Amino acid sequence: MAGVTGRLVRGWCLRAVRSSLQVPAQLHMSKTAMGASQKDFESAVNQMKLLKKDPGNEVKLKLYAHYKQATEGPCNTPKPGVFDLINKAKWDAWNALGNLPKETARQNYVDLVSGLSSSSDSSSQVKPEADRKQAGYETLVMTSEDGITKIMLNRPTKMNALTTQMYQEIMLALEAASKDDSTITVLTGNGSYFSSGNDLTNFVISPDELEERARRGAILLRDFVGCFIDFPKPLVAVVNGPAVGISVTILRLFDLVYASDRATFHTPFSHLGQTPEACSSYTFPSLMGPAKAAEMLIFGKKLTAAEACARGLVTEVFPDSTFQKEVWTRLKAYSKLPRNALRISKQMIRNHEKEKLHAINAEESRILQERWQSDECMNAIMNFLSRKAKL
Ligand SMILES: CCCC/C=C/CC(=O)SCCNC(=O)CCNC(=O)[C@H](O)C(C)(C)COP(=O)(O)OP(=O)(O)OC[C@H]1O[C@@H](n2cnc3c(N)ncnc32)[C@H](O)[C@@H]1OP(=O)(O)O
Repeated sequence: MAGVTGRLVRGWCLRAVRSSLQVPAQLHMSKTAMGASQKDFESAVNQMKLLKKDPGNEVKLKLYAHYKQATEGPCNTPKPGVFDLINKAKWDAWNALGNLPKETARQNYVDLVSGLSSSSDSSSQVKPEADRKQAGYETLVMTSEDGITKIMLNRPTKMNALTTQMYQEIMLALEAASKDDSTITVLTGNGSYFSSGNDLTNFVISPDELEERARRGAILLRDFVGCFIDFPKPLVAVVNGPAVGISVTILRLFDLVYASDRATFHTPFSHLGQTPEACSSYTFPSLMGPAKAAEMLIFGKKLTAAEACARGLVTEVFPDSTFQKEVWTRLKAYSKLPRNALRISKQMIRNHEKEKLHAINAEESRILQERWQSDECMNAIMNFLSRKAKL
């Protein structure tokens, strides 16, 4: 079962890349003065079709981008819509190559494929356990087993603070999980924290970049939260330790939230000159009442796991010493339930609110775009970075 799940997860993007890597019939067989010849390039394209092991999303995006650049030149097609995640990631990768010359792109493509072929030649010794891990994520560990796809935030030395790359990888991981044959998807953290929220070094930029970075940050935030609003299968948060900021507000978009009794829940938005996100300006008051929501979202009160459970944000709290064992036993049992029934029931519960949540998400992102450019926010970030402030 685990093997089938793994193959399907890997098949998702590999198919997409392969179909975009068909060799056009009109390719000429000319040799360039420097770098890879057209023939080398074509044979690399053919080699890709025979590749047995999924090289991972990041490499596939690089291959796609260099193939397009080598055959069509700089990206000049319209940018896909924000919810067309796969095509948008592909477009972004191609567009990022700017005016890279076709010859260089061709050479890079050949080099990439040759690196992959040599590593796949030696892959026959890979242990089955490692085989369950999905390649291609730098900031996450993604595994699929026993009907459960697990996405684990993997920056333990930075308390799993969320970088731009991490938001993007989580979106790709959710997209893959939504299409694989697992029953349940889980998000958890590696190390002592679930997540310390947005990585505050995302804000380390020069003043002339601020407006553009705030604009891009708002789009990223809207897309990221949108993936959770639309996620079609039961989604479970396994909150292994403290959670801060967006890693708290996003929890209301999960179907189950299991927390260790070591976890705390903290949204210090005002301290950072910021405002609520992930639809929490609507979901928290409706969940716990406006007064309790204000305590968290306006005044930054930190809750224990038991308090978060009493307010309905957490489904159940477990002693830290038995947390992993109890939670995974429970989830493995749930993952054996009929998959389609779970999925349809989830959608019945969530569909009523979807449109409203997307509108709130867009508005919260717009307001944050302004906040990120404020002196209040900049001063708070500088204080954190110069360690004058700790939460
Ligand atoms: C585009 C979408 C935007 C969405 C917006 C979301 C809003 C939010 O999420 S607001 C919340 C932002 N998070 C914070 O304000 C937390 C800041 N971190 C802390 O206050 C503390 O680090 C901590 C209380 C989480 C942990 O303190 P502790 O003493 O145990 O450990 P540290 O030594 O501070 O941390 C270890 C290491 O990790 C770095 N780090 C931790 N959290 C963050 C973070 N959020 N951003 C950047 N870096 C973080 C910390 O700097 C340390 O790094 P060094 O070892 O290199 O010093």
